[in-house]
Amino acid sequence: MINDTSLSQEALLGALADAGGSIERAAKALNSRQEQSGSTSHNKRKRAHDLDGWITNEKRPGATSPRKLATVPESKPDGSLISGYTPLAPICIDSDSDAEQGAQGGGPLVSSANTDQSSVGRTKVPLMTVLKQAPTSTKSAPKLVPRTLGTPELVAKHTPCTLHLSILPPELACRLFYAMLKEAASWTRNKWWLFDRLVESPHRTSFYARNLAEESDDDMKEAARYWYNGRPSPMPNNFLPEMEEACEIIEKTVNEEILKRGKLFPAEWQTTPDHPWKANVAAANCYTGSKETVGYHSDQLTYLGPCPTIASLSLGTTRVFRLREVVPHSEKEERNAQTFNIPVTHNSLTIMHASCQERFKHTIPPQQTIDAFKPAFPPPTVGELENTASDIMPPDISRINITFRFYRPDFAAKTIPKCHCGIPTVLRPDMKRRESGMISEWEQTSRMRYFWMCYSGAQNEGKGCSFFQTLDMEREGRGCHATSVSLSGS
Ligand SMILES: O=C(O)CCC(=O)C(=O)O
Ligand SMILES: [Fe+2]
Repeated sequence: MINDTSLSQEALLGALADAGGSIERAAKALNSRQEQSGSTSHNKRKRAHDLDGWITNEKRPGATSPRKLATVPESKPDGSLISGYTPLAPICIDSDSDAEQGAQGGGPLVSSANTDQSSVGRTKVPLMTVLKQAPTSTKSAPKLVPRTLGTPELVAKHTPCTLHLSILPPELACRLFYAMLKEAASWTRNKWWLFDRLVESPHRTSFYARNLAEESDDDMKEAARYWYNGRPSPMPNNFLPEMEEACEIIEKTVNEEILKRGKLFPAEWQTTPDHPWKANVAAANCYTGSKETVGYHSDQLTYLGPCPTIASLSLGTTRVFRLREVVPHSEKEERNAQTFNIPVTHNSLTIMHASCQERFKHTIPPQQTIDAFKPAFPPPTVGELENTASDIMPPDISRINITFRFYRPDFAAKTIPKCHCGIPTVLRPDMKRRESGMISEWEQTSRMRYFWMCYSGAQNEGKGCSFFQTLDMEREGRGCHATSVSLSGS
């Protein structure tokens, strides 16, 4: 395995990208760079060993069997990550799309399609080790104390988000809360493979599509099947009437906020008053009590495309929505990541604007305590909230979250590359190696690289493949002005 972390993700991912995904070419380039750099023979031997470990089937120390089902804690209350944890959040929810995919130096061992057989016996590659989403920075510069952003002004000043309090009419907010709580009785806890363990998300979740029956083709249904970690899920539900009502109000605010931003990123969907942002899917989460959580992640970009805008509605008890920037490698010695805590109250909307998924990770951390939520309106009709639902998820200590999202027509399911495992790949930003220095944040994000990668490892007993391809918007015919894209899909 890679012992020398100075060579790890940044160099390896870069070399792999430069080598067009060929592991052998990347390895050769790294080795020869190392030789030219005149390092000591000790270091050379060590690097050679590290690299060798990277491209050979080395058993990870500490791997256990048999496979276990585990519910994992995702972050400590102070905001630091628990090392070794790999939360996968929805949609992206992923990453592992959402996810902080595991501890340093670990990952599913995967077959290498490009393996040069002269590299004797090098038939397996712990590729996810180096291609996993980069973990949040933890070292070097002094740690910063988490900062609470208690007002919309502070949120807008310090993060790529905006916070909108009392977004819905109070009666609708309560009605939607009760309707979703009732639904949540049938939501499930997602599961994925973390190395050799099957882990379970510590909250309930489900996926909804808007006007499902009206979709002219099956593309949205297909995309919706893979909304979570590249794992085929049951068919999504249609938006409830209450969700539709709320969504129409939320869309108005989202569009106003996007237009206020001014210059959009080149690869993001070019929203205009004539072609507004329109949610076509929603992921819903339910957290009961203070210990149900979602771990640090950024949302999976596969169907959202680069720099998405995501509108996240909070209903019920107040929880903390925590954001932390992923500091680029090139800056990690100068500064550490700042953690921001945003209390998200009942009926508040957090809009994660373009670049949030590329530059920050977010989490709902566990809390010591939570406030009891006292709804201003009772359930609409007697018996509306069936006993089972209120038993499992008491309304006073539950939080419902709905993230309204726009699946882009130019990232439709039929256009997503499939990996060697035959399942849709996941689109990941190169968060840690984004350019920095004298260029503006806008330029940093605009120059960001993205990769299509195998994601079956998280769902296929830890086995994935080495598929790796750089996103090339032009060559792949993506972008809202691409001729193949129908704007009516927006
Ligand atoms: O519950 C929340 O506010 C966050 C949910 C989330 O991150 C997601 O659905 O991707
Ligand atoms: Fe998320």
